[in-house]
Parts: sequence; structure tokens; C-alpha cells
Amino acid sequence: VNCSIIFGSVYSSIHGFSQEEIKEKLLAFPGGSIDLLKQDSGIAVLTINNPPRMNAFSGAMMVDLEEKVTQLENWTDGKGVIVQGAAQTFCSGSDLNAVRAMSNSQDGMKMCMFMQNTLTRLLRLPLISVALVEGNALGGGAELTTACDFRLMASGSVIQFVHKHMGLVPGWGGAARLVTLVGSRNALKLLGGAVKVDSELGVHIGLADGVLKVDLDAARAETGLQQAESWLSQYTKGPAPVIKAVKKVVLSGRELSLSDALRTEKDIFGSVWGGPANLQALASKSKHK
Ligand SMILES: CCCC(=O)SCCNC(=O)CCNC(=O)[C@H](O)C(C)(C)COP(=O)(O)OP(=O)(O)OC[C@H]1O[C@@H](n2cnc3c(N)ncnc32)[C@H](O)[C@@H]1OP(=O)(O)O
Repeated sequence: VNCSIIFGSVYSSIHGFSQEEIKEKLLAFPGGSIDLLKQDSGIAVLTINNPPRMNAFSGAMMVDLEEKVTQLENWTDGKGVIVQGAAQTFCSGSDLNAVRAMSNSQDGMKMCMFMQNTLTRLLRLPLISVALVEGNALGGGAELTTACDFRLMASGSVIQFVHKHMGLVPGWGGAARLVTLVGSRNALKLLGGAVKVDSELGVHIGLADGVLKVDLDAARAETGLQQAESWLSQYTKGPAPVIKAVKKVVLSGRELSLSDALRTEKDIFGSVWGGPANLQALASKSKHK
């Protein structure tokens, strides 16, 4: 399978980009963590964890995210991943303290290139990904939601591209991904108006794929994470190689020209044809009633 097309980063040394150089600069801004829990179900939970700053991304967290994405790329038994924020909120974007200290445009662009590489690799994981949005997803936090295959929003949650209010535009790849998700007219409205997207509007424009239920009976209530896990498990039932193949054919269809996508699809098909799941299904003469 031609993995280089569907797994690669955007920037490398041929673009004059040094991942190691920017990593060193980012590590000067500590605080928070990105926590990864890989579960036997094949669904991992990735938690953006910096509650004192509403889960804003410190530089160290940007580096941590890149390391966790590498671990997910290498997770043979994985099928899905849920991206959530700690303490009932999603993520308030980049840490404004780091933004102030790195305010020259060269450093800003290098930080963007680093985050674009990581978020592109997150979206290209051979896993089905869901952003679980509780509370606020602001600025870079809104951009992060677009680096997942799906978004589930709790009622009361907000996705807001606040960049315009900060004198900015998205730089972590959020604008490009938003256009593919909601179309250029809706994207222009969301960015130009810094619109607060609640769960209702999110579903209406196709940014959100579902709204999480709030059960007022606390004893019976499922947490947002439990609801997201059961929603995702509809799509991750079955053996990991087959689920990974499903994600890869969709990814190649999304990213490649038709001819390249067709060739890649043929290669991915070849990786499951005659495989254990295929042979077992043939042997059991399964009917699809
Ligand atoms: C290419 C990437 C571009 C970007 O991401 S630019 C950053 C965009 N994000 C923002 O501008 C978010 C600014 N923050 C806010 O609007 C509000 O803090 C927010 C998230 C709505 C929460 O409001 P409240 O519930 O009233 O809470 P609060 O304001 O008292 O915040 C609690 C503590 O969190 C801190 N915080 C929130 N967002 C932060 C951020 N992005 N960077 C650094 N610190 C941040 C905030 O300063 C406050 O800290 P402290 O308690 O005053 O020490």
C-alpha cells in the first residue's frame, strides 16, 4: 500500500523545515499534558489536559501531541480514537502566554507548520477518530476538532473559530479542513463572523455528527465519554485490519486524485482479500439479512 501519500506529514526538510528546531523552542513553554489511554476495545482516548488554562496548548503539549500521534500510528490493534478535553471542557486553543512570547511571524509560522504536520497525521491515522466536544473548543481548539473524522457535541458546548477576534486566521490547517467539512460559504461565515457554533447549528451545517444526551437523573446518566464510545463502536465492530482498511480507502478517496485513489484502493483491497476475516466470512457462508 502506498502509505507515503496517506500517512505523510505536510512539511519536511525539503521545505526548509526542521521539526527538531521548533520542538526545542516549543519545550520552553511547559505545562499540561496530552494523555493517551489505549483500551482493549481498540478505542483509545486522547485527553487534552491543562485545566488551569481551559486546556490551552502549551508548547510542551504540542510536542506531547506529536509523540502520542506517533504511538497511535504504531498501534496495530487500534480501531478508533476519541479526542477529548479534561475537566468537562475541550480546548481554548494555543496558550496565549506562549503566543505573546513567540509573537514574531517566523516563529509563529514554524509553530503552525509543526501543528499542521501533527494534526494532518492525526486526521490520516488508520483509526476512526471522533472529537468529543464538551464546553468550549476555541481558536486552535476549534481547529483540532476538524482534525478528527467526526465531531460529537454535548448540549451547551460551543465550537468557535475566534481567530478574527485575535487579529488572526486559522493556521493549524483548520480553515482548509473546515472548507472540506462545511463548504466554502459556511466556512466563510464561521471565520468571518467568528460565529459561536452550538450543537444545533453544528448539526445543521454538517460540522457536528451528533449531539450528546443530557440525562438529568445523574445516577442513570452516561458520561459524554461513554456516549462517544458507544457511538464510535457502531463503526469499529470487527477486526482491526478491516477497520483500518475502511479508514484508509475513505482517506485515499478524500485526499487523492481519482486515479491515485483507485490505485490505492486496489492495494488496500489486496491487503484484506484472502485475509483471516475474509476467509472466516466465506467459510461461515454469512448472509447479510
Ligand atoms: C492558531 C491558534 C490560534 C489560537 O488558538 S489563539 C487562542 C484562542 N483562544 C482564546 O483566545 C481563548 C481565550 N480565553 C477565553 O475566551 C476564556 O478564558 C474562556 C476559554 C471562554 C473561558 O472563560 P471563563 O470560563 O470565564 O474562564 P477564565 O477566562 O477565567 O479562564 C480560566 C483560566 O484559563 C486561562 N485561559 C483560558 N484560555 C487560555 C488560553 N488560550 N491561553 C492561556 N490561558 C488561557 C485564563 O487566563 C484563566 O486563567 P487565570 O485563572 O486568570 O490565571
